Formats: sequence, structure tokens, C-alpha cells
Amino acid sequence: MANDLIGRWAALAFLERILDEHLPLDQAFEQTCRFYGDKLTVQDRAFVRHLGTSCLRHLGQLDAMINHCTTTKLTSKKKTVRNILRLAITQLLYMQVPAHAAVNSAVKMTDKQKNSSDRHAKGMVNAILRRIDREQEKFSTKFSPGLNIPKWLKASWVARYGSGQVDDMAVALLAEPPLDFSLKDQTAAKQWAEKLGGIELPNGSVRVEKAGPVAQLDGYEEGQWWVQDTAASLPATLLGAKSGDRVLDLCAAPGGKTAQSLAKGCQVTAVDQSARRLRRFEENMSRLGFSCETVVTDAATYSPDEPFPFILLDAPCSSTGTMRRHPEVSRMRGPLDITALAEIQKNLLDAAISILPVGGRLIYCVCSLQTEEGPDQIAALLSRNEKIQRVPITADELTGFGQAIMDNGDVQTLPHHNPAANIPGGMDGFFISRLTKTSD
Ligand SMILES: C[S@@+](CC[C@H](N)C(=O)[O-])C[C@H]1O[C@@H](n2cnc3c(N)ncnc32)[C@H](O)[C@@H]1O
Repeated sequence: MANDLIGRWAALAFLERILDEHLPLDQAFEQTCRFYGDKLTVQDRAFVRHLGTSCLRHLGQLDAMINHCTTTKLTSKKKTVRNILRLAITQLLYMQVPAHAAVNSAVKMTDKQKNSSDRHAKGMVNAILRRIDREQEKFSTKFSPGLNIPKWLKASWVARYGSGQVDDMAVALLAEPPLDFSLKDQTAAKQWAEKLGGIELPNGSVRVEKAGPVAQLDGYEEGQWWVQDTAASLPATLLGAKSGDRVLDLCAAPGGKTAQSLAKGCQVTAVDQSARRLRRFEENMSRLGFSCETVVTDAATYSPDEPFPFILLDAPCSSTGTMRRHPEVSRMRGPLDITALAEIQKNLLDAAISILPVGGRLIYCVCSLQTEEGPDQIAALLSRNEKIQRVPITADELTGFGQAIMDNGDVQTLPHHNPAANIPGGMDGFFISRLTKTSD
């Protein structure tokens, strides 16, 4: 890096925008880059993003290490010192940055703090980092990845998936995930895998290990593909709509699932309550050369003139299934959010059911690992509405994803599930249920 401190100051600002201002990762990164402007080179920006994201992924382990090394409370008043330590340990243990660079920069940053008691902590910062560097092997192994999952969240996962699977999930959440692409022309997966330097997945997506800036990739300008995690592509596939079918996509923006239906030749109406997100949706469709009707409204009150035999409800949720890409999610959500979101999902599900014609198909999905947002929603719906039945999803519809099919025919993908035994990289956690209406 041109200036070895500037990237680290920017990484500190990036981290604090997420942890203190509760900004989503992408927004925090954009704001940080805008603030530093030309002072950050392209390499600096990549370093800032990698450092901040790695630090967030390991946050629980990092804090356990710091607490192991000092009894000084590095809480509210000294939180910047804690953040400087978190970032420096990340560099030492998880980024192979030479010790002199990681330690000296952290000490210098501590010395520049406004508050004199923070400045006095520089001796402690130096001592902790030197110790962790000396005992790298111990510190790398003693603190388990499970520490990175907040207690309430971990307890909810253990209750549903068991501790063995949660350990696997915790490990999967540490890795920088690959990028998956859905294709406009699904028959061209082999060619696109070659062009993008990736591999074909069993569902027809292409997976690229280290893709770099997507707007610079082959096929972006021409709208030949869009970025979509392989798990996120399953709901629209399982809806089963064919060319010419009328599809209602409730909660449609930014449009990954709508694009799948349009690629099949369906006639889609896309509803979203956010005008801002629907503008982004329209930009995405325009790049892909697709067009469809869009409606800015609350899906809970939307009433179409003509019924839709296929409805997709990709409901707003906690997004705990997307933590591979968004490690900040676990720091921004709490149990009360899950309760509030479950109420919104229930209302949206009831509204979708009320406009589903007899014999129609509804896919309900959420990018969540939480029971309340997935299985509990469907169990409660089936018990309060006897006209609704589940249409179980079967293994032959989901080649390669068999382990995600639940006994009752719903689907729950998990971060450590791989699209095939020989294809690593995991996938987002998605819950999917397919339903039909048997009578009016
Ligand atoms: C999980 S995202 C949808 C992702 C999208 N289906 C895709 O594949 O790209 C949820 C969307 O629901 C929208 N939303 C939230 N509450 C809504 C409501 N009551 N009515 C309509 N849209 C809503 C949000 O604006 C957001 O765009």
C-alpha cells in the first residue's frame, strides 16, 4: 500500500460504521471510500474491504482473545482501542500481514487517539499483539469459530440443527464465499463457466472462486447473467412456471428471481413496496434486456385484476442465511427483530394466499435460518387455513441439493451445504415451501 496507515484508518472507519452506526456492509464501505476519496488506491480499497470483512467474520474469536490477554475493560469508552486491536489481530492471524506492519500501525493509531487514556493504552496494545504474534499457533486454534455467532443466535440454531451442524456452519461462515451467476441462457452454462473462469453447478448456475469487480466481467454489459447465490435461484425454479405463464413476484426487488422467470419467458408482474428498490430493479432488468409490469405497493394489500396461477413470495426477513456474504447481519439483528419480522411474514403470507386461485402455486421463501421465519410460518399457516396444502419438493427436482430437503418436503439450505460433493464454497441459507390452494 502507498501509505500503510491510511488503509488501516479507513478499515477502522469502515468497521465503526457497521458496529456503531449499524450500516449494512456495502453502504458502510461505499461511505468510507467516498470519505477517503483519492487517498485510497484500488489496492487500498480491496485491503480495507478484506480487512473489515475478515474482522467481522472473526469478531467473537477476536474478542475472546483480547479478553484472554487483558482484564482492562475495552468497552464503550475504549471501544476504538478494542477495534484497533481487533483489526491488528485479524491481520496477524487471518491475513498473514507481517507482524511489524500489523503491530506498529496499531500502536501508532492508538497513539493518535484524542483521548489521553486511550493513548496510554498503546503499551497494552503493543504487549497484546506481540504476545498473540509469539503464540500464533495457540491463538489460532484455542478459540473456536462458534464464538463468532452471538449467543442468542447460536442457541436458536443449536435448537433447530444440533451442535454438530452449527459447528460446520460456523466454519463455513469464516470463508470468503465464491460468486454464483445465473444465466439468461441456461443452456450456455458450459460456455459461461469457461469465459468467467468458473464451474458449472448442478442447477445451471456458474460458480467463480474469485470473480473481481463484476461490472468488468465478460457478459456484464451485454446482460448475459446476473449475480445470484445458487440457493437463491432455487425458489423460482421450484415455482415451476413455464413460458407464457403469468407469475406474480411479490417482494421482487432487486429482481434476481423475477429475472429467472423472465428468462423462461413468463409474463411477470413485479411488486415491491420500495420505489427506490424498484428503480434498481428496473436498472437491472434494463441491463438484462428484460421488461415486465412493476407495481410499487404494499404486497399485504395488493389485489390484482386477474388471478395469477404462480405466486412467489420472497418475504423480508432477518437474512441470517446470508451471513457468508454479510457477516454484519448477526450484529445488527436481535431476537425481537425475528418476532417482528415473523408477524410481517404472516401477514404477507395470508395476503398472498387470499389472491392465489384454486390449483395455483405459491412459493414462500426467506433467506433465513430461523425457525420462526420458516417452518413455524408454514406450520401455523397450514393449521389456520385448511384450504392450503403443501406440494412437497422432491429430490429429483433438486439434483445436488438433496441434503436440503426436509422430511415434510420443504427445503432448508445451510451455509455449509455444497452444490455437489466435489464443489466447495457453500451456499446461502434459504427456507423454501411450495403450497397450493385446494378450494375457495
Ligand atoms: C428479500 S428481498 C427480495 C429479493 C428479490 N426477490 C430478489 O430475488 O432479488 C425483500 C423485498 O421485499 C420488499 N418488501 C418488504 N416489505 C414489503 C411489503 N409489505 N410489500 C412489498 N414489498 C415489500 C423489500 O423492499 C425488498 O425489496
